[in-house]
Parts: sequence; structure tokens; C-alpha cells
Amino acid sequence: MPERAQAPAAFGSRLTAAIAERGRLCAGIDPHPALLEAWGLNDDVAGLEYFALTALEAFAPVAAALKPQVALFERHGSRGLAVLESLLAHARQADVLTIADAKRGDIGSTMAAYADAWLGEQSPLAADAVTLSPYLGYESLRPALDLAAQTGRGIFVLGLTSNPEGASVQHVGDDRSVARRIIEAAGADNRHEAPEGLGHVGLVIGATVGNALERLDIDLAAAQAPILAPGFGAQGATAADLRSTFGSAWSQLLPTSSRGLLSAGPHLGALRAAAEKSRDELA
Ligand SMILES: O=c1ccn([C@@H]2O[C@H](COP(=O)(O)O)[C@@H](O)[C@H]2O)c(=O)[nH]1
Repeated sequence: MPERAQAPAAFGSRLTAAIAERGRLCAGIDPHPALLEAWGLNDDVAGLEYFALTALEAFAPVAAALKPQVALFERHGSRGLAVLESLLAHARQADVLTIADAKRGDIGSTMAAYADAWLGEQSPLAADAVTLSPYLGYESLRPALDLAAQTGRGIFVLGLTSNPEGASVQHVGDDRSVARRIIEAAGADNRHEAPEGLGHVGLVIGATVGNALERLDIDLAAAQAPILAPGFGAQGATAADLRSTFGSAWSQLLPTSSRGLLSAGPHLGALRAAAEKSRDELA
């Protein structure tokens, strides 16, 4: 279980320091069955554990953060979640930030339990940040927003997702789109907690969204939000796409790639080289 002797620095500062030290890449740990097979592993708990810990060892020195995809651990049941707990503990020892990609969201009373699970000091599943879905309303996330602020952890709220179907919900709205409302709400929280620099309320904005930010009149700089940008790599977005999509918000950006890196495995050297190449493209 995580133990902390004194109040930790705020998540935005910790992420800024990690990017300065290790570069801007977030390395995804997505143990897909097809990747386990490609690595010569069985699709079982032993294969999962080998995969996750090898990826951690390869990526931790060259990534600002690691993002395990929770669903791919959950599909192995309670023993899969135990592997995730072990991965998170090893990441703490390696001093690399973790973002649990769990996409949780529920009414406030249940949200408090999700917050305890992913952000609570005593939880074996506690990560440095967790992804959340605001579909029940941004304010329903309040227990997690508050606990993250108290514990020096962060959250990443889905804003504009990388999948093409996301637009049918997120782009909707007469004067202000759903995405813009979520992003403005995150910005209000960040300005309240941290008048300068990155706040603890991050946003997920896909690397694949093209000119949606411009079309929806969204000001990411004003939100002071760390931006987790999936879609880099296997979903087709390049470093050049990231630059044209995010422009002046570049300093907030944490591009994340999973299959694009993991398909270089199983050898640690090849995995490390793939991550270094992506990190350098983002430098
Ligand atoms: O909008 C979103 C939100 C989350 N994801 C997650 O990121 C990774 C992407 O994996 P790749 O292999 O690099 O495509 C995966 O865990 C998704 O669940 C996303 O892709 N888009």
C-alpha cells in the first residue's frame, strides 16, 4: 500500500517535473490477447504479469507516465487486478507516474467509492491519476476531484475522445458543445486550486480530433489542464498531427501510445528503443 509521510506536491507540478526529466511520452500498458500471443505468452495471469512488468521495466526510464488499461487486467478477474496492484507498486518504486485508465463515473455517492479505490491513500489500486467519464455530469465527479486535490493526485476527464463515434455526443450543443462545457468546468477547478501552471484536473483530448478544438471554439490554455492525448501511434496520429492539433497548448500535452510501442516486444531493448523513438519525436 502507498505510504506518504508528508503532503505530496500537487499533481500538476509532479507531472511538469516528470516531463522535464523524462520527456513528454506516456507509455500505455495494454495487455491485449493478441499482444500476449505475439510476445509468445499465454493469455493467462502468468502471461499478463510477465507482459506488464516487462513493459514497466522497458518504459519507466523514458516515459513521463505509464498508463495501464484497467479493462485488460479486469478481464483476468481478481487475479488480474492483483497483477495491476503489483504493477502500480513497482511503478511507485521506480518513481514513475501512473494513470489508471479506468474511465469511471457514477452518481456522487458511488463516485466516492471509485475515488477511494483509485485515488485513496490506503488503496492498493491507488494510481497517481485516473481517467473519469463525465457522462453523469461533471459535478458528479466531485468526490474524485476533491480527493485528488487532497492527496496530490490527478484525474483526466474525457473531453474529446479519439474514437470517431465520440463526436455524436461531445460535439453537440447549440451555443457551447458538451465538450466545451466539460473543458470549461475543468478549467474553473484548476484556476481555483492552482492559479498558475498545470492543475490537477486533466482532460482526455484525442490526438485524432483534427481541427475540432478550433471548430468548437475550445481554449485549452485557459483550462490549465494536463492533456492526455491518446490516438498517437496505432490509431494513426503522428507527432506532426499533434503539433497542428494542439498548437499553443503543446506544453500541456501528454501524448499516449500503447499498441504502437508494445508491438515492438517482447525484448526489453526493442521496447525501450520504440519508446525512445516516440519520446524523441515529441521533443
Ligand atoms: O479517447 C480515448 C480515451 C482513451 N483511450 C485509451 O488509450 C489507449 C490507446 O491505445 P493505442 O493502442 O495506443 O491505440 C487505450 O487504452 C484506449 O482505451 C483512447 O484510445 N481514446
